[in-house]
Amino acid sequence: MLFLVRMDVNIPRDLPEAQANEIKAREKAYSQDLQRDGRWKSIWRVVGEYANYSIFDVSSNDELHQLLQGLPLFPFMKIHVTPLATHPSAI
Ligand SMILES: O=C(O)C[C@H]1C=CC(=O)O1
Repeated sequence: MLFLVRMDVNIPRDLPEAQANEIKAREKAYSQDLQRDGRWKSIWRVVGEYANYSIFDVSSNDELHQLLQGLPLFPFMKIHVTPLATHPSAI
């Protein structure tokens, strides 16, 4: 099952920089592990925003929810999920 996911990140200004950097490093490793195993198919930066559009390929809504909830930046994200179906004109 394919999902388009938009993640908007908003790290509080008063979070110490070292703590923010540690969370971002864990986020990067978590994201790259999922990219390597094929479930996080692609990630794109939204120009000019601390946000991304990503494509996930997972077997259920529950699996996607588990993956998203495990993001180290999850507490600082607004996430919007769009389930994707095959377009009849796709070749
Ligand atoms: O930078 C972001 O868009 C947030 C997050 C998603 C993957 C990752 O490494 O960081």
